[in-house]
Parts: sequence; C-alpha cells; structure tokens
Amino acid sequence: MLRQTLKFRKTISFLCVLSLLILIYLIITKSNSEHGRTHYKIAEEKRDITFRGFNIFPKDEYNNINKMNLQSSNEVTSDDTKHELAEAKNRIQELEKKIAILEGRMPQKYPEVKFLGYKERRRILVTGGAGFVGSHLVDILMMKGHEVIVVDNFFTGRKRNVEHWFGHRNFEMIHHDIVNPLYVEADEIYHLASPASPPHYMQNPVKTIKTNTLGTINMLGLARRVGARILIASTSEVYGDPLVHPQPESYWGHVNPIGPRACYDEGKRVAETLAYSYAKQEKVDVRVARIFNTYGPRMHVSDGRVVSNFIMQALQNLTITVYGNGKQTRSFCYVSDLVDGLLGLMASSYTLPVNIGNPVEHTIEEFAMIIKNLVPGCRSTVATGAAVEDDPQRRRPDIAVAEAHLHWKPKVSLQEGLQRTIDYFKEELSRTTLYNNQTYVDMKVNHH
Ligand SMILES: O=c1ccn([C@@H]2O[C@H](COP(=O)(O)OP(=O)(O)O[C@H]3OC[C@@H](O)[C@H](O)[C@H]3O)[C@@H](O)[C@H]2O)c(=O)[nH]1
Repeated sequence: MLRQTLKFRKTISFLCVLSLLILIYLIITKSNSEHGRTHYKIAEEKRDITFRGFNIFPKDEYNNINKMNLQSSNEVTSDDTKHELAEAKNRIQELEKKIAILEGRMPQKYPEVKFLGYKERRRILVTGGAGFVGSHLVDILMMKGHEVIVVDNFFTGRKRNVEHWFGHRNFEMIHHDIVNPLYVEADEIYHLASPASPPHYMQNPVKTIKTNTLGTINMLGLARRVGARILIASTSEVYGDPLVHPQPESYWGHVNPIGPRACYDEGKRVAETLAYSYAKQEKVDVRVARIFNTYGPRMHVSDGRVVSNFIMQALQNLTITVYGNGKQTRSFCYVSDLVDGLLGLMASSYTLPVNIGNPVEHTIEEFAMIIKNLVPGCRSTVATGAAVEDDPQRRRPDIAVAEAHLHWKPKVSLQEGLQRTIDYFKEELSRTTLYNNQTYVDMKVNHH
C-alpha cells in the first residue's frame, strides 16, 4: 500500500515537472516569435516611408534608414523587394527634381517692406488691384509698409500681377466682383476696378457700365460706412472727342451717349457724379483722378490698346496696324508716374477732379515709327486701316492743377518708358511661346 502510494506520488511529480517544462518552452517560443514580428513590422514601416517618397528626414537619418532597409532586405527579402526598393529610390529622386523645379519658380522672398508703426500704418483697399495699374499701386503701398487688401474679379486682372505678395502678412486678396456689396474695414479705398482697354470694354458694355455705376455705389457706400477716403479712377475719356485742346479739368467734354464707347465714357462720368453726390450728401471724402493713356510692364499681350499692340507687332515683325489715317493724337504716361500721381492725390486735400497724364503728344502714325525704331532689327511695315467709330481725334492733358496742388509731373521719358515696356513684352513673348505655345497672333484684337 505504502509502495503504491509512493509510486503514485512519483508519477504526479514527473507530470508536474513535464508540464512546467512544456510551459517554459511555450513561453520562450512565443516571446521569440513576437520579437521577430516587431522587427519585421519596424522594417515594413521604414520601407513604407521610403516607398511613399516622403523624403522628410534629415539627409543622414534618411541614408541610415535606407541602409538598414537594404540590410534587412538582404537578409530576409527576395530579389523582388530589392527591385521595388530601387524603383522607390528612383521615384524619390524624380520627386526631388520636381520640387527643385517648383521651388525655382516660386519667389524666394518678398520685396523689401518698410516697417510702419500702427499709427502710421493704414489699411488700404484696392479694387482692381490685380490689374495693370492696380498691381503697380499695390507694390508701392506694400513697400511703404501698409496693409493692402486687393479685390478683383479677374475679368481683366491677373493673379500673376500680385502673386509675389501671396502669403505676406500685410497682404490680402479677395476674389470678388464689386457689383455685389463688400464688407471690409479700410482707411483708404483706391477704386480702380473696370476694364480700361477699348476692345475689352466694348466687348462687354453691360458689365462695364455695371462695374462703373453699381460697383462705384458699393464702394462709395463702403467708404461712408467705414469713414474711409476714396479715390475714384476716372479717365480722359470723360472729355470724349474733345473740342478743347489740351484738356483742362474745367472742360465738360464731348461724348456720344449712345456710341460704342459710351459704356465706359458715360460709366465714368456717372462714377464722377456719384462721387460728388456722396461727398455732398453723405460727407464722403472723395478724390477723382482723370487718368490719361498709360502704358508699362504688366499690360497684357492681348490688351488691345495701342502700346501693347504695336510693341507685340514690332517684336514679331508683323504689320503695325494703325486704325484710321494715323493723324489722331495721344499722350502716353509711364505707369510709375501715374502711380505717383495717384498717391499724391490721395494724400492731398484737393477734392476736385485732377488730370494725371503725360503732356508729350504724338500722332499714332509717329508713335508707330517710334516703336518700330526702338525694336532692333524690326522688319515690320506700318499699314493704315479702317478708323474706329467715335475714336477721339486729339488728346493731351493740361496738368496745371496736378502741378499746383499735388506738386506732381511725370518723370519718365517716352523713350525710357517704352524701352522698359519693350523689354517686358520680349520676356512675355518668349514665355508664351515657350510654355504655352499660344502666341499673340491667336489672341490678336482686330476691330477694323
Ligand atoms: O492697334 C491699334 C490700337 C489702337 N490704335 C489707335 O491708337 C489710339 C489709342 O488707342 P487705345 O486703344 O490705346 O486707347 P484710347 O486712347 O482709345 O482709349 C484709352 O483712353 C484712356 C484710358 O482711360 C483708357 O485706357 C482707354 O480707354 C486710338 O486712336 C486707336 O484707334 C491703333 O491705331 N492701332
């Protein structure tokens, strides 16, 4: 009995030891396999990072991980994996090249901006701020250290004209059509929004008149609400086909109210009327600039006005197209001079309309020859064609008021201004033919 009991105990002890050994064995195997899995997981994650082309690590760390990946793949992976890794590296290299190209296109830093204290710094709204004149004005206001809000519907304006300010803390861009009300805070408003090139405004006369009437009402209403001073961009076209020469501000003009230019001429005349009505009735602080023919860089290659047309034609050895007999005259002001005049007017206490333009007058025929001679090796011929309906025959500003009240007169000679503009259009031409393959000829405006 005793022997049997001892034998039973031995068996029990043996079974216990055996189960203990099995348990230990199981625990060891499990921990090994988990360790292996973790290793594999880490390797997978690293491989995944490089595979997706996220080159976000500092270079050394990135290289180490690549080495580790290669080592581990040498140990555990097949030729397929090696091939995948090589492909991933190629893709990373391609992406790096693309990033470098994109970075090359981005402006590296902003133009230098003056620092203004909060008492001097003004918040300035520029309607049409992405347009030809507006964008040059925006540049100066920004560089002076003000906060600038650009409003544009991009009907004729372009983001490209102001993109060098994108992201700057003093700059804001609003895509908005001022025919609809706008609610922003501003100390000053430059109201420049409107198509200004005859073929453009004639192409959409209703839009042109809405912008100059409803749009101006909205901007004057805004100026009243926020107590801002507002400068309205009017035009020499309020004088129509003038019977007085040169044109002083006191001249009332000679305008056909139902002609093809009326949407612009009369639109701007109403804008002036609205400005002085708001000044009288609502005490809005208004300034009115009558802008004469202006030219310079950032005019669109297909703007359709004489300067851009003649320069583009001369640069491509195409016929220079003079509308009518070419005896009509114009006086051309370089854009930086105009911007100086606008700033001077906004700052002055003079509230009646002021002509801003360059009084140096040329016939259009002469002007064609001036441009042809400024483009080296130009083989263009100058041809006259059908006249444009209601085309003003003589135009030259009397700038006595600007000289007396703003102490302003233009500084840039026609020769110098045209040279800078020709250089700009040369650059534009190479850009359009290189990247777009859509040349000026496709978009040429012809209103013969
Ligand atoms: O290719 C062309 C283009 C224009 N012209 C002529 O050149 C003269 C100037 O024409 P533009 O189109 O440049 O400008 P306009 O003077 O007619 O109107 C301008 O006036 C002042 C501003 O307010 C506006 O920018 C615009 O309305 C006109 O006599 C026109 O018929 C040509 O002979 N050939």
